[in-house]
Order: sequence, then structure tokens, then C-alpha cells
Amino acid sequence: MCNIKKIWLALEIGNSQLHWALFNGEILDFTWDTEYLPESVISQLAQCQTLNNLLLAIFPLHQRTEVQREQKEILAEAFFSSPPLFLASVVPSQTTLWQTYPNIRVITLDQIPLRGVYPTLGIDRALALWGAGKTWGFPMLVIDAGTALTFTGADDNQCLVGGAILPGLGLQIATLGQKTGQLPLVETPNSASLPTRFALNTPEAIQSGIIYTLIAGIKDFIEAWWCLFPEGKIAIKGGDRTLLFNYLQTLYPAIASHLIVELNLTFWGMREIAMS
Ligand SMILES: Nc1ncnc2c1ncn2[C@@H]1O[C@H](COP(=O)(O)OP(=O)(O)OP(=O)(O)O)[C@@H](O)[C@H]1O
Ligand SMILES: CC(C)(CO)[C@@H](O)C(=O)NCCC(=O)O
Ligand SMILES: [K+]
Repeated sequence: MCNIKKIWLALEIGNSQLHWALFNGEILDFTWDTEYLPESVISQLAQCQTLNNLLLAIFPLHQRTEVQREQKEILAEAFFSSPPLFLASVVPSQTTLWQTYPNIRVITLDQIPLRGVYPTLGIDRALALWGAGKTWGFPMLVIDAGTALTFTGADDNQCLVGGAILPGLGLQIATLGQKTGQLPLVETPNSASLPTRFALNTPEAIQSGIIYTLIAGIKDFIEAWWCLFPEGKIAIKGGDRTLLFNYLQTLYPAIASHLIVELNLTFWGMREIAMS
């Protein structure tokens, strides 16, 4: 039986969507993504009298049967105060909207015991690195294949080594389509089969250019990481993790076999902070 007092929500505000997790103490019950929520919905959350109502307000319509099925035990129970909502955001305007939630706990960089951080380091990068390192050990390099693609590493002393930021897969494709006179907006590739390297049409030429340089770049960063830390671990997360992992597996299977693919790294980091 689930103890309602231990329920808390984790919300990661990314650059393209919201990432949610429902925790029961240390246990991650389930996760889901939504679009950014309208201010009117956010301000109504304070009035929700039960967890059922709260989850229904923040859960996308088409997934509601799933939340109801998974949470039927919890749903039956009433509660009279809003569960804690731990928030990690890289979008300041969105952070502001959520300040109205009664039991909000905004996670800031100074709460993460990672050493040697610089003041403007993204909270998502710090949390994912902390979560990965605490789960699988340090040295750890996290590759986040999200809106932006980032590399973020820490050494055996849990001290930030540093990293890199570049436009993610979707952004690379979108900017070529938007900032040029005659390049089309191509589909984000969704199959594991590699594009033709030397392409003879425009969409395939775009896909080839972006995919092969992205994979070569990721390989290069991984090799540079292993030069620094031959036993260093590597984890990959983010919306494009599976696609990029599959390409890596085809092109560089030896490298891919060392990668930890884990969507929920940031939530593991948030759990470390929430439970401490
Ligand atoms: N439902 C979706 N909505 C948006 N992007 C998606 C979706 N599913 C897969 N993607 C892919 O995931 C990438 C975005 O990743 P992710 O959702 O991790 O980014 P994010 O919300 O900006 O989070 P972060 O800021 O942590 O990177 C895009 O490049 C896109 O191709
Ligand atoms: C790089 C992103 C956009 C990745 O989500 C985010 O972590 C961020 O806004 N970071 C701030 C800059 C930095 O990390 O150095
Ligand atoms: K910006």
C-alpha cells in the first residue's frame, strides 16, 4: 500500500518540453512528458484536493487511462496539502510561472555537491551528472542528446572536469531549414538505418551531413574522455538518445557497448537532492 505522505513530484523544465516523474519516497513510480502548461492550469494546481485531480491536471489527455491504471491505489486516497514539487529548470521564464505552486522546491546549483562548478552551468547538466555518478560511479561523462546536445564530465573526486554544448539533432535540422533560402525542413530520421553518406538529393545530403558529423563528434569526445580517464564511465540521455545510440552501435560497436543508455538521469539526480 502506498503511503501518500511520501509522494513527491519531480519536474524538469527543458527547452522543448516538461519532463515529469512521480516518486514514492525513493521509488520512481513513473515518468511522462508534457508540453509547457498554461499559466491558468498551473495556478489551479494549488486548489487540487486529491492527487488524482492534480495528476489529471498535469497529464496529457491521451495518456490519462495509463495514469489511472498505474495509480489506482494512490488515486483512491485524498490528501489535503499539495505534494512537494521539486523543480529543475533551464528556462527562467517557466521557473517564474511555477513559483505559485504552494509546495515548490526549486533546485539550485549550490544544492548539488558536485565540486568545481561554474555559476552558469545548467542545472540539468549538473543533476544528470550527479545522478549518473551517484548511480554508476565516477569518473562519469554524461551525454545529453536533447534540444541542445551537451557533454558534461566529472572526475573521481566528483569535481567537474567540464564539457561542451552544441545544437542537438532537431535544432541542427530546423536551423538549416529556417535560416537558408532553399533548403527544406527535413524529417528527423527515426530509423536506425544510416543515411547514404555521399547523397545525391537534398534531404539525404542534409541527413548525411548532420548524422555523420554528429556521430563522429560524439565518438571524438568519448575518445578524448577515455584519454583523460581510461576507466571513465559514459551515460547518454535525452530525447534523441536511442537514435544516436543505434547509429553509434552500427558505426562504432566497441564504443557503443560501453555506453549506459538511461532516460532518467536527471531524476536520479533530483532524488539525491530530495532525499538528502
Ligand atoms: N515528443 C517530443 N517532443 C520534443 N522532442 C522530442 C520528442 N520526442 C523526441 N524528441 C527529440 O528529443 C529532442 C529533445 O530532447 P529532450 O526532450 O530531451 O529535450 P528538452 O526538453 O529540451 O530537454 P533538455 O533541455 O533536457 O535537453 C529533440 O531533438 C527531438 O528530436
Ligand atoms: C545547455 C542547456 C541548454 C542544455 O539543456 C542547459 O544546460 C543550459 O542552459 N546551460 C547553461 C549553460 C551551461 O551549462 O554552461
Ligand atoms: K536563450
